[in-house]
Amino acid sequence: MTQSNIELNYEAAKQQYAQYGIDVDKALEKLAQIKISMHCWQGDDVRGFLNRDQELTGGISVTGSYPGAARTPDELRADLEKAFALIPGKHKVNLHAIYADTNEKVELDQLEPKHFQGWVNWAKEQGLGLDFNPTCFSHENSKDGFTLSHPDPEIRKFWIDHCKASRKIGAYFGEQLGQTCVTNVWVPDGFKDTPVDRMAPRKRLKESLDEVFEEPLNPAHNLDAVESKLFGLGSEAYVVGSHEFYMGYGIQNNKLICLDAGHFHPTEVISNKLSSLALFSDGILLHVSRPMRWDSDHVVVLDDELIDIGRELVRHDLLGTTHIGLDFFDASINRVAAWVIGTRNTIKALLKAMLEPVDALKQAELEGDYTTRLALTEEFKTYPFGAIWDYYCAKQGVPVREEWIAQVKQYEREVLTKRG
Ligand SMILES: C[C@H](O)[C@H](O)[C@@H](O)C(=O)CO
Ligand SMILES: [Mn+2]
Repeated sequence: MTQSNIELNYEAAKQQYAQYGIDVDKALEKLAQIKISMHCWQGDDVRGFLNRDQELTGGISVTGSYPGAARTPDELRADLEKAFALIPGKHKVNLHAIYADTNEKVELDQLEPKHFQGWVNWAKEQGLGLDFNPTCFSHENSKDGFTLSHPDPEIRKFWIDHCKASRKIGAYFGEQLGQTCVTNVWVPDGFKDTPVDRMAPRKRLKESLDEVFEEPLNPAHNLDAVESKLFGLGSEAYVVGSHEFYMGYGIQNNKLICLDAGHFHPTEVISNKLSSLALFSDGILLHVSRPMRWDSDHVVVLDDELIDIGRELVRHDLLGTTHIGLDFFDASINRVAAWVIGTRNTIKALLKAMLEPVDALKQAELEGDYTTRLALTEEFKTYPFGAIWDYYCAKQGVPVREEWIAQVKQYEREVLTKRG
């Protein structure tokens, strides 16, 4: 597409949206302010750099053997840079503790900000923010499926100390980068088969979290989040940190509640939870993912649920208080492409939502004119959203439409396939 075609299409499309009072230029300005937290673990199938001999545990799984997974912090950063060059806007990177950039042999409970200095320096150079996660899996101390709710106080203490250390690392990121870091605690704890005592592990998890969060940290530097789950591989019958558990814990203790799109019953959607949660909390963390029959963590596509997540965030003005993170891992396709597809789609969903005639739709609903509500919603599905998206990409200096694929293929030939 030539620049002049992109501009001509844009101007024509803009007129159509203007008929409904939609200011497209303003929408694009707003879109450019939104940061998506791109998860580092798509780049190497959740292996990390500490304990690389450990298998992936915690009831999550990555399938596929596409060549080119990053093996070092430098390789992962190069891959992230490639992906960011193909995604409009300035964003964040979400790190897990196992991605420490250090030659030291350091245990998880002994991690310090210095072990992530390489990431901080790079994020500064690139103008990116960082988010963080303690890694409570793929470790000897989690091999029987329990961490913060473990019956053994010694093992519990190890994980409590790891989570405390993680919050300090998060606060360091926030202070160094001048952008709040969200440190998200997810633990895999649960039983494969029906437990007798559902209460005791939850009580232990609650007490452990109280210890983890004991030290107040500057909220401008670090915000804590907690992530629930319905089931995992090996925890099919019972997960200690269920949705109800963390709804209670988060609201009572002023923690962000993380909604992962793959962590609920298969027909349950997180888009329908945002308006409720927003009424009772100061903020929300999202793990945008795509469950396929289970918590399969497929790359997010522009499907109905992603569009609905965008709509809920835009319609209820939740963009200022919602932290949008991604969480998928697919090793069956080019990993850089996976980031680009999922992140571009998430931004597209937000833009699409900003270009809807929300006032007219709300008015129709208020008047009980559900015919107009449905008709207008459907007609807007074929409004020229693509022309606005193309213009946005061009304006942000990233490839328009599928032009990015050739760049990823070239990177694959020149860099990824050369990795052993
Ligand atoms: C690697 C992540 O922390 C992990 O995916 C977690 O967020 C999750 O969703 C587990 O199912
Ligand atoms: Mn998640």
